[in-house]
Amino acid sequence: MPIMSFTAAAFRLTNAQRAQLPDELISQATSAFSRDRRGKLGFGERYCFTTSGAQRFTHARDHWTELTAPAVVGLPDGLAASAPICFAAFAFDARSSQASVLTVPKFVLDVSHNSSWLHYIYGIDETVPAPAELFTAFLDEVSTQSETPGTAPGEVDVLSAYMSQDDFRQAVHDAVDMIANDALHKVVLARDELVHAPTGFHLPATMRALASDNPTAWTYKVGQLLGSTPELLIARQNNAAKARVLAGTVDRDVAINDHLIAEQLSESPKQIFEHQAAVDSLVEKLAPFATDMRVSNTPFVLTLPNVYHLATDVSAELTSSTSILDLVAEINPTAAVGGTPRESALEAIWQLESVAHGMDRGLYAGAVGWFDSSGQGEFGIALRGSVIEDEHHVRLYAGGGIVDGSDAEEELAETHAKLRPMKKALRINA
Ligand SMILES: C=C(O[C@@H]1C=C(C(=O)O)C=C[C@H]1O)C(=O)O
Repeated sequence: MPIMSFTAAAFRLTNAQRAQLPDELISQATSAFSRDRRGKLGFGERYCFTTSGAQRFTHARDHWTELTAPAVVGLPDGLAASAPICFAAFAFDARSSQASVLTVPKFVLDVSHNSSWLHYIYGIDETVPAPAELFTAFLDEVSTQSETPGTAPGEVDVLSAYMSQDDFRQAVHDAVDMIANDALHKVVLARDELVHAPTGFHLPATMRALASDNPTAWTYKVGQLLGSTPELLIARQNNAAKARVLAGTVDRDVAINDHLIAEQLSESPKQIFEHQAAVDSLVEKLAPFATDMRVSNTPFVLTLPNVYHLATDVSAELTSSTSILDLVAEINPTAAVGGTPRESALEAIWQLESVAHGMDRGLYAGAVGWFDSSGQGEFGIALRGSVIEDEHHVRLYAGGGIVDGSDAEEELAETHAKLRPMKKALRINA
């Protein structure tokens, strides 16, 4: 695609326009980052680019700066200049052979609790239509994405994995040995499953199910990556930053009463250690950008449909010059998905998953979300998700934190529990 410059304009939808929107619009969105029906949905694609390597965040930021132009004056009545928006999914590891994906939609529907704004992203040479015409063009764009009738996948086979369940058990043993030898304190190991549906998967229905089954999570779609993550890596709105750190997990099928939840999660020294490592890793990286930071003293228990997690919400006031991409570049990956010390954990993950079994995490456990040209944005950790490899093949990923004394069988069971929401949304009986 030729390099072009974008800008954006937006208007607030009237109640009559809102009433014309199809239900469950997320199923037709090209890109999404949304929770409980609020958030951003992108439609169509104005531009896309990829980047990779250790400089992937700075490359993205610099290219985005080249692409975006100052707002145009003299817009038609009813339109306000706005900041162009880009959806992005960044690879977990700088060494990944899989590219980070950035996509600029034509339209972004921004839904908050009391209003919906439609942003139109356009080339600076283009003449911008009036709001009513833009709304019609938007409905056309939505209908071109409209659902093709699809069937439930019916029989689905788990075909293969780079990292089999036995490989995962072995990797956990190896990691526990490394921890016992003091090479590191915590490392998060993951595995994959490639699932195959002979009749194909129904992606609009999958997005719809992800969003409605997981209202406390952020449902995301960028390129071929989709899922519903309960973990907010970092969000920036004006000068305020927010994050939700999760680490420490029990399966709801196992912890069936308050006593078991306390014993196996909120009062378990192992889970608390694992959780604290993740919180500390965020706080340490965020501190240089923050003038004020608030971290709750004790973690709370977050209840999801499949698991309970230990959770800590963090908020901070930021120095004004820090863009969301600068924050993501520093913070990703936290010890919730990497480990401590960070570099030793990343090396262990690379050796135990990628070198030993060819499982490059790619976008899994990386940062997924959106940012705009004013440095605002929201990024989740790409968990509880999958990558569409083609119409018939989807690869799912899940992992868990390994610390001193972790048990391979329990860790494997945890990955099964974490895979459940994505499998349910894909209508896989597992
Ligand atoms: C690694 C995953 O989840 C992460 C690991 C957790 C844990 O080890 O307890 C909990 C939440 C996430 O931070 C995953 O879902 O794949």
